[in-house]
Amino acid sequence: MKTLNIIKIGGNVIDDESKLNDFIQSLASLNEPFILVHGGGKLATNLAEKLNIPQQLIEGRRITDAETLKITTMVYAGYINKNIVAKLQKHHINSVGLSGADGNLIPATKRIHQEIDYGFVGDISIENVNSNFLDLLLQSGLTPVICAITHDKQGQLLNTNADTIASVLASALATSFQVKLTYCFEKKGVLNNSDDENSVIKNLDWDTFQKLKEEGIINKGMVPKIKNAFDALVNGVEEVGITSAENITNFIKSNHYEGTRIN
Ligand SMILES: Nc1ncnc2c1ncn2[C@@H]1O[C@H](COP(=O)(O)OP(=O)(O)O)[C@@H](O)[C@H]1O
Ligand SMILES: CC(=O)N[C@@H](CCC(=O)OP(=O)(O)O)C(=O)O
Repeated sequence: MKTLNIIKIGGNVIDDESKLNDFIQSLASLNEPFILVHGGGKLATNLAEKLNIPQQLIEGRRITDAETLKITTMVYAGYINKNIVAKLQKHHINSVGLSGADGNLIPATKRIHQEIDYGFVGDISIENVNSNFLDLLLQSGLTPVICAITHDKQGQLLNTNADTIASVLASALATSFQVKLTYCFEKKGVLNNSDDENSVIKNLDWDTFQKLKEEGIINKGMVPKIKNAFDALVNGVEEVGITSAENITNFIKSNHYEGTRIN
């Protein structure tokens, strides 16, 4: 089976023009096929707050009312997606920007929760991903760039956590590729001590994750990110890791990596 990288880039890096440029340049030097999934939560929050639309996130998941859905769609499927595609084109990577509605790539169902009304948030499943469409794009030499917007096939757009999209796409493609899933963000990896940038945990297993979560050492958006990472591993993804955007090439290509491998 051929190797395929699924790479996720988070909102804190996307929001930093110089870090984003460096990251895209690293992808260009990878010389391996990849799919890029991106977030952009930070920019969406900043814009919504400028427009006096207060934002609420519960365990890294945004409560998405109708106004917030408009903003997240404009920010993720519009500005960020097209900006990333343009930057990749600069480096001769012929990429195509997609939401989950395009090509019916990621059908979703609106989240129903007993206590919390998440609004227009979509839950997704491995079986519903249109992996044939992704396969077709990859075979044509195109690099898919996928944002965090999905749809319910009834005309309704939905907002879905980008870490979950990366995990579910990686799992859906694991039957036809040897998939390597890498989450990139602004820190060097999962840290054992939030004050020490160099306290990166090299290998993280499920029991250690539970312990560090209970101790509060792993918190906020890192909790759903790691859960998504373990889900991918259980669903047949070959390698799953979390590293800094700066270090992506080294993490994918070398055994002397800096970052966290999930195992
Ligand atoms: N133990 C930890 N190690 C590293 N980051 C952590 C840890 N616990 C919590 N975090 C937080 O998790 C954040 C990453 O999650 P999130 O904001 O959802 O990332 P992204 O938007 O890049 O997907 C980091 O910015 C950091 O503040
Ligand atoms: C439902 C939900 O939480 N959607 C996320 C999608 C964007 C995202 O995941 O962005 P980062 O990767 O930058 O955090 C949100 O709106 O924040």
